[in-house]
Amino acid sequence: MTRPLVAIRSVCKNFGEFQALKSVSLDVWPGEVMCLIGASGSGKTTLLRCVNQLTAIDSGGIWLDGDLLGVREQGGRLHRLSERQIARQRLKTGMVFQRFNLFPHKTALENIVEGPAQVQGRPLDQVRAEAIELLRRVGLAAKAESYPAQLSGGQQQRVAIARALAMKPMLMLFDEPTSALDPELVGEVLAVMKELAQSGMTMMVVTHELGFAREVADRVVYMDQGSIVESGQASDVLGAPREARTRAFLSAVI
Ligand SMILES: Nc1ncnc2c1ncn2[C@@H]1O[C@H](COP(=O)(O)OP(=O)(O)OP(=O)(O)O)[C@@H](O)[C@H]1O
Repeated sequence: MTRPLVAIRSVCKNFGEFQALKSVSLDVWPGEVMCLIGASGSGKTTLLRCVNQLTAIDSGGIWLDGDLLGVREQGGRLHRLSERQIARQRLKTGMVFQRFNLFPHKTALENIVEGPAQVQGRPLDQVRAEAIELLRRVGLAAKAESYPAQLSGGQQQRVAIARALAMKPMLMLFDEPTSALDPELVGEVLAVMKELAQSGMTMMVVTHELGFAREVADRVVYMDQGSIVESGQASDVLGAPREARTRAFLSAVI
């Protein structure tokens, strides 16, 4: 039997007195596309950041591809990976943020080549060829030599997706990748994400784009106040939610 690619068990995260995650448990299966929805402040971003260890959990456990990322041991001592181990684990995930954060002084191609060449130390001619193919895949073959300032927000976000894919991650994390875009540019980014989903990539997507969730997600997870309230097929959670809190959220946003 296959095992989950990501196993999240009873994860808690506090910021001071504030409980951002309250014993969250979740499995993400290989090839699964999971959309996380919920009001602002419900903990969606924090959960993604815990999965790629930008944020350290306070208790519970997260396993990525069977490897433990962090867990509260019996005696109450938190097992932590070394910085080196964290860096190695983080290479298994690609993350795309709301803001594209491209290197402004590098071309689209150079932005994509940077990670595989500098961090992974792979041969330049090989990573350049892969980067050109990735630019083609995100519809930007003609923009290889353009600088971020010469690209629209949607194009920059597509470069950011290609840049994350260049590291050959086994899991892609998207944190509201279209929310900083002008409305007319949202569709082109969602189309790239949809193609990626159909290619079999495992994805966790924090999004307010319920149409995307309905069409692409294998599972929709609704979070509220640091907890998972409801999780299931998109048609169930979005179409016929069981929980009153989910219904209230959906009726407010649709
Ligand atoms: N570094 C931090 N320090 C203090 N509080 C934080 C920190 N990061 C997040 N929080 C708080 O934790 C709560 C959950 O934040 P989180 O960003 O995970 O929510 P979210 O569901 O992703 O919301 P949004 O849709 O607005 O991004 C929020 O109330 C936020 O203010």
